[in-house]
Amino acid sequence: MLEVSGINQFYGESHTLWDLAMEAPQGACTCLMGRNGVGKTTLLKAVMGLLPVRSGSIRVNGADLAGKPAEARARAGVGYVPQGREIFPQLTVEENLRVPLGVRRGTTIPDLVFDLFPVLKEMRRRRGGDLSGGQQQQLAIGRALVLEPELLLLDEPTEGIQPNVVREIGEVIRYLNAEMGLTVLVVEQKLHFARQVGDRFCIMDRGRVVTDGPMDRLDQELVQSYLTV
Ligand SMILES: Nc1ncnc2c1ncn2[C@@H]1O[C@H](COP(=O)(O)OP(=O)(O)OP(=O)(O)O)[C@@H](O)[C@H]1O
Repeated sequence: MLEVSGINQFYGESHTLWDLAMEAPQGACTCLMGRNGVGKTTLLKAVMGLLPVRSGSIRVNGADLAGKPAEARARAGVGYVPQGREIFPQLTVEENLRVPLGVRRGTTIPDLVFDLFPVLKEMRRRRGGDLSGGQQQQLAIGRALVLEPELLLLDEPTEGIQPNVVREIGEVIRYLNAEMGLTVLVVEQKLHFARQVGDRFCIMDRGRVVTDGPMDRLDQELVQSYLTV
């Protein structure tokens, strides 16, 4: 589904992703893990087309999207939930959800969004900025689902969220993956959550993917080498 190879990315002179290769196989939920600053967010933004890469290919369903704008990637079936949610605080919940429709000249928000997050229906006329952190995260996920993506990228969806909402978000990710067939790539620092939602892991260190595999092979040695501080 997603195949990234030979990605090199720079912030100015600072070389951040180094010949990076990884994949998120069709139908799997892959957890992208690694310590702070290893380049996880940079990789997700590069896949979504929000940051330019100097070289390499980013294939989704076989089509190379490197060099294509973010809108083209959204149309190709890639949805993105950014770190920190990035909802528009002055817009209502419904207006936030309508933002992606412009990309495809669509007119309706799919029922799935309100079925998964009934709170968004109740609060559709409230301003995004008035929602709690957990509700904003649900809105950010809902917004990413409006264009009915095949590949969903989520950047630390549980960061700063209270435990009961974390559980709900975990259930939604499992549902989207297992029942709806979405391929998922989720950046996650919490080991327990990663084990709950992921069937594969992919670990980054200093701008490269160093190891990956089925979640049950994420053992203590790997955790100590690459994840604990
Ligand atoms: N806009 C930027 N300009 C310059 N350097 C940046 C920029 N954004 C990130 N970096 C640097 O690039 C490296 C990778 O950052 P990135 O945010 O991708 O890491 P991360 O693994 O997602 O970290 P975290 O877990 O803390 O979110 C870090 O050294 C960071 O300081």
